[in-house]
Amino acid sequence: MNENLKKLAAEKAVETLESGMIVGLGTGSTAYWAIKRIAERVWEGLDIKGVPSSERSEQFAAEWEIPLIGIEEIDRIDVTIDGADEIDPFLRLIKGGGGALLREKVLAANSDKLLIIADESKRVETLGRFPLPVEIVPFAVRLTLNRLRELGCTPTVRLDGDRPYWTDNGNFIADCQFGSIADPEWLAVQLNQIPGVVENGLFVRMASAAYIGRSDGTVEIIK
Ligand SMILES: O=C(CO)[C@H](O)[C@H](O)COP(=O)(O)O
Repeated sequence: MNENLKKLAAEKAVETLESGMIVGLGTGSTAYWAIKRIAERVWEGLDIKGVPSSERSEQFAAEWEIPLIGIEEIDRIDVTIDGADEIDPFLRLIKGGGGALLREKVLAANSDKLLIIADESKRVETLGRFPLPVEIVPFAVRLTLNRLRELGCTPTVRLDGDRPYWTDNGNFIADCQFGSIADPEWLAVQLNQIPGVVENGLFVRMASAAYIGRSDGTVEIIK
């Protein structure tokens, strides 16, 4: 059911792509549908170059023969299409459930447009029910978690089986349960001031639009 809604949203966002664009490829089960649709449009003649936000997305894109360009070869991305874990009414986001938040944020910050794709379950009034992913260096994890706790959350190091989950950048993820985040802008700044934190999953003032797949079969576009 939700897969259909994700697919609907993803395909609607992919309609906006035009030949000549450099396109950021997001990560996750919704971004998967976008990458698949981009591949179909490439087969139909769309001339774009993709920049993947994770090794996983790079594998899909390469397998489906989307032309890729290296991050060091570009100065700007035209559009990035990516999923989200939570979307509030001001288009502020929690991202990183798939562990790719650092590369996703680099892409988002260097994109003229960030189009978010999601099913309607991702919409919230207030961010924070989803544990906020924070990428941290593997050195001094205990001390970094202590600093995170001082900001009012319960942090847990994400596991992959019985070992810590490693990001594509060789770091760990602390999933930080805040409950409710009253001021995402303020929190994003505080988190990144902690030595040991590489980046946090709050995306504020980044999304240009959210494409929301709804159970009535429509896609709502929030700008
Ligand atoms: O931020 C992400 C990966 O780091 C994803 O976009 C986010 O977790 C949403 O994933 P999905 O579309 O599978 O629900």
